[in-house]
Amino acid sequence: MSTTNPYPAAPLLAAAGLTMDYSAAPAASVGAKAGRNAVPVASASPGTVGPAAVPAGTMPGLSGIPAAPHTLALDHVDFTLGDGETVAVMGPSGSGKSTLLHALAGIIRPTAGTVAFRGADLGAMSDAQRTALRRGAFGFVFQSGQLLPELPAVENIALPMMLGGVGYREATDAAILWLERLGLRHLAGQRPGEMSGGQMQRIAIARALAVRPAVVFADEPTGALDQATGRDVMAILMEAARANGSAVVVVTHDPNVAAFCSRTVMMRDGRLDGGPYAPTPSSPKSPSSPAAAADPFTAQPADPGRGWIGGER
Ligand SMILES: Nc1ncnc2c1ncn2[C@@H]1O[C@H](COP(=O)(O)OP(=O)(O)OP(=O)(O)O)[C@@H](O)[C@H]1O
Repeated sequence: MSTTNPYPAAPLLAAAGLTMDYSAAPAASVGAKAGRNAVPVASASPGTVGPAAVPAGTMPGLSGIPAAPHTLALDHVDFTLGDGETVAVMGPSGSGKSTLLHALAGIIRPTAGTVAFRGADLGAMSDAQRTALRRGAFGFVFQSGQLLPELPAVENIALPMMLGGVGYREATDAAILWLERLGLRHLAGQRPGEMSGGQMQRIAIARALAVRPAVVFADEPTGALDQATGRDVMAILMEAARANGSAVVVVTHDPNVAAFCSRTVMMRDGRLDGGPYAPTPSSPKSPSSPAAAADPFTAQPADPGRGWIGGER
């Protein structure tokens, strides 16, 4: 899908009054939550009105039995993301971080409020349009589990390109290039079950970035890794995103991960405390990578065999 901006004045991504009340949401809007690690290839149906929408505090036909707690995961959240901007979303467990990420990415449909990508309202899009947007303009990195176990790394990376209409040969050639850029060529034929957690996350990053998305959504991308591996994986993610010109939204509990981003917002009880919108594109902090200013795709690596940010450790 073309990501040319039809509204040059519009921010890359803008959410207004985002509200997610799980107790009132149609089932189709909620299903994706399972999905901290899910690959979002299917979409919630826009326009679906929940036939079973139950007002909080009631349970039809079962008087005396207490209803489920009112779960207002997002409470009128406003959020704006500029081109190439990198933002960390932090906050206590259950504060709504993943829900925010899923709503911004069009994985779930909020119960109120809007999300617009380059000025185009996700809520007004058809299922097919939202799916195309997620495949072409968005990339996803989760904590784990997003790679298909039966496919070797090269085909895992190629798959989103193929879903976007690229032929097998072209997609796998591009995937090999990504593996080389990331110093992971030797993993091309490995299946996820034969890789370490850090290797899998590097492949997941290549997979997310290979479609050259406008936004990369990452939910606890280092949550299953030790600190040193997590730092390396974050450096790869941010460098590759910067080289692509992709913006990044990363949900994390780890201040070391947030330090890679140019801005941090805090979620608390479904509310966002992010301060005023202050885009600082192309200026990601990258503590473990002082050479962030060099273009890794054109710069000659010191050791060509090790790839552009030092290869795998
Ligand atoms: N599908 C769902 N159905 C009902 N409630 C949900 C669903 N998904 C999330 N919630 C609730 O919404 C609130 C916010 O959840 P969310 O996963 O967004 O928080 P979080 O900040 O990402 O938490 P954590 O850091 O623990 O992953 C929680 O109270 C959670 O129980």
